[in-house]
Amino acid sequence: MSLVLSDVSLSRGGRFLLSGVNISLYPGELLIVLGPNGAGKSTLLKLFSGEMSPDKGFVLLDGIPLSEYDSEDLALRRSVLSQESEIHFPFIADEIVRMGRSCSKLRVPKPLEDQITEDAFHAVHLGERERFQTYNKLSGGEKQRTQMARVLVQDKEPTQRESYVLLDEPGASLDPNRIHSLLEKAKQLSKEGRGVLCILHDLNLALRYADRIAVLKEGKILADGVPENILDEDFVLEHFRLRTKKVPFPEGGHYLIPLGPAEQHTKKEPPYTLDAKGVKENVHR
Ligand SMILES: Nc1ncnc2c1ncn2[C@@H]1O[C@H](COP(=O)(O)OP(=O)(O)OP(=O)(O)O)[C@@H](O)[C@H]1O
Repeated sequence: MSLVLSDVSLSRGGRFLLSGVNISLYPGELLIVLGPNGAGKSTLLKLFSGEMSPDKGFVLLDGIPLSEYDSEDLALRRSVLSQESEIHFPFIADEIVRMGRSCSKLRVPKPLEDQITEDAFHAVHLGERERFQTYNKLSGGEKQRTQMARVLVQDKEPTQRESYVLLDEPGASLDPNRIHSLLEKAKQLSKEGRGVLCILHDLNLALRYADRIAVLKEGKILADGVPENILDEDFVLEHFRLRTKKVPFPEGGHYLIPLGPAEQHTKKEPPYTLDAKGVKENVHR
């Protein structure tokens, strides 16, 4: 049982956005996807969710191509928090959250529906004021937590088989307290048996919460495995162009203190001069 991208490639405008990607998301794990801007992380998530289809390769849910599921069945199996969450109509936050249950197979009696909605607002620490506010009048962080509540209500189906939660930068507008709270929720969802994929930029949050990380660069999977084994000073310098200092975390593992962009530090005079013909002459001989 898993959600799988098998040898997937996707191009747009003659350019590969993803190339030869093999990656699986398993029930019970929190997989954090990292990578520089434009690496292909959102594209990867859109393939996992079925919003985009690969040009080559397969996206499989329990071994069956995602394209063979109808939208209602798919809604029972995976919920998605996208990067773009602008709404062009004056819905209130409560209505946005209930949209997570618009699939007819999720219909339950009204009192239960109300309880599920209330629990979801409670889980993301939004009160009555935000719940009954026009969505577009909420702050960026409140909107993001409303979207997370929508994901939570969609995932509440008693007879559900393994389900998957796909989160694209859910902490982009959140303060430090809220982002930890959200990742604790994501971790809890995984411990309850869901496969959770979360795109982040913060390497330390990945070190703190991920069961597994995947690092994407230029449309390819660069690394896939245990965070502590992958994210060290050299890897981060080479692939994120960031200087860091590794420090042990009291509860085990390590953190990386960011020191600054690589360019500022490593841009030295080259250890050679050019002779009249443009040939390198090593100055350190
Ligand atoms: N529909 C599209 N048509 C053409 N190019 C696209 C399309 N969607 C994405 N891209 C390009 O594909 C690349 C990967 O985009 P993607 O949004 O997946 O990156 P990302 O890793 O999520 O980036 P970020 O960290 O900045 O959010 C980018 O260069 C982007 O401009």
